[in-house]
Amino acid sequence: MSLQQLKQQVLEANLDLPRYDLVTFTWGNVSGIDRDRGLVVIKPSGVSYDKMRINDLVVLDLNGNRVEGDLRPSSDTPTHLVMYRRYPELGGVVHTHSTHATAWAQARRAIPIQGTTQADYFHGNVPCTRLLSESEVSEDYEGLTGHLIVETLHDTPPLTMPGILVANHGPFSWGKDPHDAVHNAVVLEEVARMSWITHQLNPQAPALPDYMLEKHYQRKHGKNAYYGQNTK
Ligand SMILES: O=C(CO)[C@@H](O)[C@@H](O)COP(=O)(O)O
Repeated sequence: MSLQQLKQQVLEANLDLPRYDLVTFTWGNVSGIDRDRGLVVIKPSGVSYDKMRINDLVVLDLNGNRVEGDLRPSSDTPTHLVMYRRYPELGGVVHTHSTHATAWAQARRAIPIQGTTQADYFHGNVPCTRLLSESEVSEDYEGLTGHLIVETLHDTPPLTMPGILVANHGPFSWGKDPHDAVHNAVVLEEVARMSWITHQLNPQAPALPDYMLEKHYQRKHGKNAYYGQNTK
């Protein structure tokens, strides 16, 4: 894929954020990576989606050096870069402040695995990070947010848990490319909303048993997956 094609993908993926009602104003960002060239394409900071054009996107190397683009990159760029450096299997990263996922993040609660909708995408509870300390925030807030995500995922393969809640901040999601990452952000918001309603109906609602989690997760993502046509 050419860099221009990746830019087009990243633009479309950013424009999908308001389309799927995941953002208010400019409160979200999508990036994508060209692994062969070692280049990341990300949205510019604070530019409204309806005015965003392909040439507004910023291209950086994995150390954050700007390679193309005149605008300042998303303020969350260092978080995206930590994710790409740590996990070679990622092709796209998304951050939003979507309402229900952010509410769980503000409650500092993992989204419990209670239904098959979540099990189709997330191999268990969607974790919530700890809160960064005052010194961490003053040192390198966005970079350390990335390390916090890595710390919280621990040894979980990221594509088996394609999203997380950053405490008191909001959700980050990822995927094999920018569109896949947005797809996972939409699902994360939806399961956050479902879990919130479930909790209203029954605060003691039980967890989905392991055999159901495995059945649903593996039939979509396992070695012998048979759901759909092998596309999301
Ligand atoms: O949380 C924040 C700002 O506090 C950001 O994630 C959000 O506003 C998006 O910022 P960018 O426009 O990507 O710089």
